[in-house]
Amino acid sequence: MKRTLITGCTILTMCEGDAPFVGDLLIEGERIAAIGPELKLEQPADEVIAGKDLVAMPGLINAHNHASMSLLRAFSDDLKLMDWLDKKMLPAEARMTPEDVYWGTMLGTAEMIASGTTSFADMYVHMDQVAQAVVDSGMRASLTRGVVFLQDDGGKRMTEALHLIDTWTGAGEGRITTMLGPHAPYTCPPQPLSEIIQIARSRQIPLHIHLAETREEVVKIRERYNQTPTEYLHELGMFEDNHVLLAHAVHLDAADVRLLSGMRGGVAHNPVSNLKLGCGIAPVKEMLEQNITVGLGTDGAGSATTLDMFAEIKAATWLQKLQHGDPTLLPAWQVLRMATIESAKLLQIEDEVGTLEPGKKADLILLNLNKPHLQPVHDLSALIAYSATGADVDTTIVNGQVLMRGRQFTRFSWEELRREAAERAARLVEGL
Ligand SMILES: N[C@@H](CCSC[C@H]1O[C@@H](n2cnc3c(=O)[nH]cnc32)[C@H](O)[C@@H]1O)C(=O)O
Ligand SMILES: [Zn+2]
Repeated sequence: MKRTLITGCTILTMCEGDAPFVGDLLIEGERIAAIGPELKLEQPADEVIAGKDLVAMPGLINAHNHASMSLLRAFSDDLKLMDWLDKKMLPAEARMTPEDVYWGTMLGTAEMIASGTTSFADMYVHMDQVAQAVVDSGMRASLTRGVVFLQDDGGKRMTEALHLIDTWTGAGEGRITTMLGPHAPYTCPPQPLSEIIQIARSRQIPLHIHLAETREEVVKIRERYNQTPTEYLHELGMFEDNHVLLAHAVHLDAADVRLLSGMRGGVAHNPVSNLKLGCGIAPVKEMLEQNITVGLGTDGAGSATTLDMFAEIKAATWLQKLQHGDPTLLPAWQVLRMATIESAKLLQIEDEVGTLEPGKKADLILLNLNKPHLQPVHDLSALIAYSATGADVDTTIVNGQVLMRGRQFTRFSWEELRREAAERAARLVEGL
């Protein structure tokens, strides 16, 4: 079993009540074996990483993504969500081959690894290729085939959704988990949606769905069912005992928030995407007051443009401070928890990752503080939340494997990936 020792780094465990301290961290195989001020090893480690100037913290967890949409980054911006989706994304996606999705996902994982994300939740199509890219990239992910019911009964999509779950759960040394993904209230009518909820319940499969992202969605669901999007899902029984990952949850009124109180799972807040699409500000303060778990995600690069979770961290805290005129809201420590252990709860991997603790899987990042914007160090959490960016990540480790070291990828050739992504992306958007 390979043993890696990181010496003399500042360790931010993100465990409740832990202050940062200078110490060593030992990885044995997939797991963190020990953390302490000065570890005494009986056998020398196979690899030693000198931790001077580095901060070890849990890898960030992106709780809502469409990684392959990285091929559509900065292709369609400054549009309303429904126009963006119907006129730009869906036509481009209709051209995507399975191989395009593989390379798009690889591009997304490369960006995530380079900006300190170690796990992500993804909803997309051609999921065999997404899963293969996750295996190849070395990341951890919770995958779901997005199921929409457009002019058909969605049967083929459901078959693919269940195929993903049956084929890939536990693959990649256990790095892959799966969910069922009815896409959104406005793309899933009551009959098939309640069937999906039943399947999820009887097979104990978690659900991943977009909820109340835009005002237009609220109007649409009101016209169709005379309900809010949250009421619509609630009445179909989605929150009775399924674990549910809700993406966005922007347009929730006080009654909607109360309906979600006590739910299993929680909300992936995507503030950068919501800001950029002018969707609104999710009621994060209110959801937290109702003890709803709130994690952070980016959404796809097709809308958010960036998968850098450090941008989400800033946007999440700034928005709540602004919305309520209260700078004490979502302090640095709390928003860093949202990007790590709270997101882990949404992916149901909180027992394995999300904090640095002996026995947990070694999913961690090393931030380089030897930079003007990261000196001096007073409050480390505040420094990271308010000044660090993804480019400050020096090293990314997932499941004990080093995926990036000194900002160099270890698992794939960036030149090849860049070439594939550029050629495929150009073909997808031609004439659109
Ligand atoms: N379009 C697929 C099924 C859905 S997969 C996930 C879908 O979510 C879409 N998507 C990405 N970001 C968002 C968002 O912010 N809101 C709603 N949908 C989104 C994305 O374009 C993709 O089509 C099919 O025909 O089978
Ligand atoms: Zn989305």
